[in-house]
Amino acid sequence: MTTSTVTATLRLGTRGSELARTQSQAVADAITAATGAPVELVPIVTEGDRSPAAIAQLGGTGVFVAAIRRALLEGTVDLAVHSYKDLPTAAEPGLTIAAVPRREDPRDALVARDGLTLGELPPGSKVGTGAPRRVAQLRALGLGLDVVPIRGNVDTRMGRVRGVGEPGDLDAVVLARAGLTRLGRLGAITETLDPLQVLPAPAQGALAVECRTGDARTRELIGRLEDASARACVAAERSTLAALEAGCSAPVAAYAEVAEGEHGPELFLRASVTAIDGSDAVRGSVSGPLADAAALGRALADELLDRGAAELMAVRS
Ligand SMILES: NCc1[nH]cc(CCC(=O)O)c1CC(=O)O
Repeated sequence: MTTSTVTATLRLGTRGSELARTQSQAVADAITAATGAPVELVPIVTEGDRSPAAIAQLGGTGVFVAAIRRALLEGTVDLAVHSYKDLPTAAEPGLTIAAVPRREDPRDALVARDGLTLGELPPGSKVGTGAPRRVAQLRALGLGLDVVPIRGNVDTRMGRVRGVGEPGDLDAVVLARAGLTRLGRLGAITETLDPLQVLPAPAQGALAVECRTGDARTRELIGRLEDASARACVAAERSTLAALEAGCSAPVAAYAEVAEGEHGPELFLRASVTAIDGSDAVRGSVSGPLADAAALGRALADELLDRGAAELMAVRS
């Protein structure tokens, strides 16, 4: 007799980084708790893990996503958990995002020396961040901060803050609060940044749980983790990004929230495009029904394009 379909173990392919393993394990535990199905983590070593040069050459997190998707399509694993903001906006043929679980706080966070907030950092302070979106928005605040490009995992980046770790060559770094939450490092945060000042990246703080489109059993098991609000918010934010024809390396921010409107729950979507040198920005917002998430994102992108977003994205630092 074959293994019963109820108890067959699901194989979850994960990268080896601490953040990837932690969020994969959390989703594995949630699936088991909700369905009784056992889930085992299968480490996938990618070119990016072997050679940091490959990441730079092949483009950011794209290498990791590609390797994990190949394992899914080849059937080596049954599901994968991605940081949603790292996924390209184009769908992957043969694969489906079967669940968007409840989202972590999507805001950015400051980890600064001596407990300082952004406004308390003196002019000339060195603030590290890799994302062009953060670089542009930090420069646009006009605080005279010296924004320094940095790479590496969460611990490496935090370690560069004076008084927090070695080499301690920076006054502060800006990271996603969600990553710090998942790693149990919330205590290091000195300020959670107000979206009025630094608007988060599209889909930041959300996870995408992916499987083969034809794998009905896995889809159904994963589907138990679905959060309709998170799905709608991410759809609105990512459709803004797609309609701006911008990638994850563009200085584009988008953040949707669900708020109680006159006729029930409504999406409130904000987005911004900021010149990388911080010299100018366009910001806007729209609201409407959750069912119109993708259309709301496109409408906001069109408005920002009318107001000069393409020209701002073309500015070089
Ligand atoms: N590309 C980096 C990345 N991708 C996902 C997270 C964690 C937060 C999240 O899930 O959005 C991070 C780290 C960061 O931005 O500080």
